[in-house]
Amino acid sequence: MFSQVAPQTKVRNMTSAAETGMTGIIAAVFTPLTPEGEINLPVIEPYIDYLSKKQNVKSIFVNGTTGESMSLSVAERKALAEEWCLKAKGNMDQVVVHVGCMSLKDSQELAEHAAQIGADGIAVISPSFFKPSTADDLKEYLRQVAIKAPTVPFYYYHVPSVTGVKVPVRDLLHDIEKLIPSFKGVKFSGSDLMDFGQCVSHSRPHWSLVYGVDEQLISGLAMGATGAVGSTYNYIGSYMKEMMAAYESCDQLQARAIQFKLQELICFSMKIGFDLGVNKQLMSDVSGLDLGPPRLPLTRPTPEHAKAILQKYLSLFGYCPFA
Ligand SMILES: CC(=O)N[C@@H]([C@@H](O)[C@H](O)[C@H](O)CO)[C@@H](O)CC(=O)C(=O)O
Repeated sequence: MFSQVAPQTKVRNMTSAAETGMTGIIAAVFTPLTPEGEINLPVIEPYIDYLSKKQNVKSIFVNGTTGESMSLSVAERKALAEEWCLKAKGNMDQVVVHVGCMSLKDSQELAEHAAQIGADGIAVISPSFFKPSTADDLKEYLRQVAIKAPTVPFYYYHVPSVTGVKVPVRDLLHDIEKLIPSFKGVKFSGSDLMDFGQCVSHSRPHWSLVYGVDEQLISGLAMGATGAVGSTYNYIGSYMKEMMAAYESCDQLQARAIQFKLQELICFSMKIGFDLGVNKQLMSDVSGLDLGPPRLPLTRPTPEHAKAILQKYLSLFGYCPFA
């Protein structure tokens, strides 16, 4: 079935695979909002400064799930993408802009716009109100978005827990470069490690296969991830960089120790309630940046709830100058 795509025989190396693509630790950034719920562009410059200087994170994924893209208008997404790209210049290695929408037309408009503003890549999620039922339908949708930005590296963004789209990603990869010449990989935010492994196994050396379930990144690395994109790298990016370095140097014990700490934070948070509002508040509390509330229908956690999670974070990851 995959006659044109030779399975990878060599172990993929996180630092050399797809050198100009998505590698290493990439923060899926939150969207700063004012207390009134409007996008808050002036926070973006200090946000980039924080990621780069305090978290040692040099790549960002903009307007994704963490960035509340589906709750934003096309005009807001354009303004945000522009500001992130502008302020990241010289400070970040890669800015990948998510342009997926429920409507093909909106996705195309955002893809065109991302190309105009110099994004390093675009990613597209599957529409999820009306869902594609076959890999071919999804591929055709992706193709029609990608052709609007033909020179920009294109990534499929798989997040089945949110979209409910269960098309195996491996099926999507078959002959994909014939349809989408700009195709450069997958942002895989699912927990089906067999599907992820099969994507890696049938990928090309110049593709990026980034894993997006932060609490089990180590398993994604074992399958051959070239990097990781996630929300928690906003506030534990430097630790997860250490984790990846430990993994690369075959120090499994150290890599696992760091992974387990993140699992503990997520487990604790899930028990008392963990959603985008809680996650965003934790980032505000850890970084000292005022990211504001999430957009309705999501809401802020209560102060007690936020404090309990911050305290758990501090007990696991230590000193935080703003707590
Ligand atoms: C479903 C979801 O939001 N997954 C997050 C994870 O980073 C997730 O927040 C983390 O693993 C904690 O569960 C990312 O994969 C999403 C992401 O990269 C994005 O914001 O686009």
